[in-house]
Amino acid sequence: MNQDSNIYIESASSRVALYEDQTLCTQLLKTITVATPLQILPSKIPGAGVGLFITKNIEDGEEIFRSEPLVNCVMNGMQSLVCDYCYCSREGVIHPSGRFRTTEDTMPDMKACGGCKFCYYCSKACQKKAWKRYHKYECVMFSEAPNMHPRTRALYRLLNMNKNELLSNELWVALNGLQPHVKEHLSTANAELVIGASQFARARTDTDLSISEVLSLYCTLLTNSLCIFPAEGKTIGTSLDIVASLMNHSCDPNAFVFFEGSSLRVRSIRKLLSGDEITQSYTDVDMDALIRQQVLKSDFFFACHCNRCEKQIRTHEERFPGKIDQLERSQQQLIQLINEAVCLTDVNKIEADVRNIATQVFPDGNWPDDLEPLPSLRIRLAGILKAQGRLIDALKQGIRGCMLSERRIGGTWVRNLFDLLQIIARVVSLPKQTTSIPDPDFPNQDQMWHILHGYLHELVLGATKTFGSGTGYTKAIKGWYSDCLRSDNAPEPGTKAFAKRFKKAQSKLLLWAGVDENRAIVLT
Ligand SMILES: C[S@@+](CC[C@H](N)C(=O)[O-])C[C@H]1O[C@@H](n2cnc3c(N)ncnc32)[C@H](O)[C@@H]1O
Repeated sequence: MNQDSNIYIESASSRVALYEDQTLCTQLLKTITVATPLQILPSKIPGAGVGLFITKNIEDGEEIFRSEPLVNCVMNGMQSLVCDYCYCSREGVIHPSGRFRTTEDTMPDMKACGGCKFCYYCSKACQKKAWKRYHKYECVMFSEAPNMHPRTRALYRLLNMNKNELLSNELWVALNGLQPHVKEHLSTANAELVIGASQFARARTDTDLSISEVLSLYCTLLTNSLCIFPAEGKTIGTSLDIVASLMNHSCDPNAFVFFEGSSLRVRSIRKLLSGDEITQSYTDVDMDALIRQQVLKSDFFFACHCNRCEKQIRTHEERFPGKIDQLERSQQQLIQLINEAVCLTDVNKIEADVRNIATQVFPDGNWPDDLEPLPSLRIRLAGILKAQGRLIDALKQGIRGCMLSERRIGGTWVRNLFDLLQIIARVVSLPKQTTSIPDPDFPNQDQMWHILHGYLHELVLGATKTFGSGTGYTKAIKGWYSDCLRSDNAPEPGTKAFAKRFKKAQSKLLLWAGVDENRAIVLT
């Protein structure tokens, strides 16, 4: 750390915890749409600072609040696909009327801003609103440096909004009350980049703020930004929402955040009691504790001591004594394989790589089927195989990945089940002679229909609970389910006759895929 860094750290360390000013907290909570009154108080998690609390009991699957974030920015590489105002996407699979898009639907036609040629809009109306709210101040700056990271663009947007008095005093004070972790950011390998980007943004926006203030704001963005993750998946941008930033992390969270267009939604994924702290997950909740801990430490500067982490790490120590460090390194290598798998098409090569990595921990080369990141890798492989038209292989990988992942709750579970169902739906519609591949262990076509109906029934319930019945994604899934039921005369989920047939069909499928019966989906 150089001398400059120390000056920035000293001037940034005078932060007053938001809960100290309850008048400001009340003002801040008025900026969101709440289903249940909330409170900003000291967190119950040791060392976590400020937290967000609920003041009434709520059920699992209820909305907690929704908000229009202070700033949203589209991901790099997606500008021409996503409207920089309403966040509709040219690649979005949901039609505005709440059904899946078909090939006949016309997609929103994104047009670039004539000035910067960097931000795109789906309509003149969106372009006008964006221009008035923020784009007229930043257009030239973006045209001169088009490859800025979205969080750096967010910094420009906020500095310009502040300079042009578009942010209320309350919001500005609250924004500056968030945890920036300046010292920690300046202790990482990125310190020079963080300082450089702040100095450059200060000069370009010609703000009155000091360099320490700009740096602190940038660090606040780095620590508090959320991914813009629509219900149907795939991150399209980055966002800063002050109230959502106050939700601390748990690896077993009680709330789930997603986006519908540009607006942020928070829903409960468990029952919450009045006085409970609302928690979200900052990492991929499906990942193993060792990986989650790495991300939390490097990006958010804390060690998680939640029950799930403590239990998983204890189990690893018992199951793989003396091998924890190697296990962590091998998990990292597997994650790299998952990230690269998008552009790899040779599935046999990927499987050989998995065996090689596995031998570092497991001499027989067999990575346990239920140990992450193998289930996640299988889900990724299933997608690649599906795209190659190898549906039966895709189904085997998809079943093993989905059924052996640990959690059956929240957005990732719903999306994984959705992807699996897309494969099952294509297998079901294969001509009979193709599906009845000469494999007596594979369920027959009628049985595949039962599985499709049963899993779709669960998907409808999961999507309704996680995303709410009003979102386009849930409506589209419900529509798919009713179309599917209409096209088949078999008994429907909810009847005893169906439950019996479904159970038998699913057992056969799991046996064929090599998945233990105790991982079967039990119909609700
Ligand atoms: C997005 S902010 C959350 C609001 C924050 N508590 C505050 O006081 O402004 C993220 C930071 O909160 C703290 N934090 C969140 N969850 C935590 C946890 N489970 N344990 C310890 N610290 C946590 C960490 O300092 C983290 O970098």
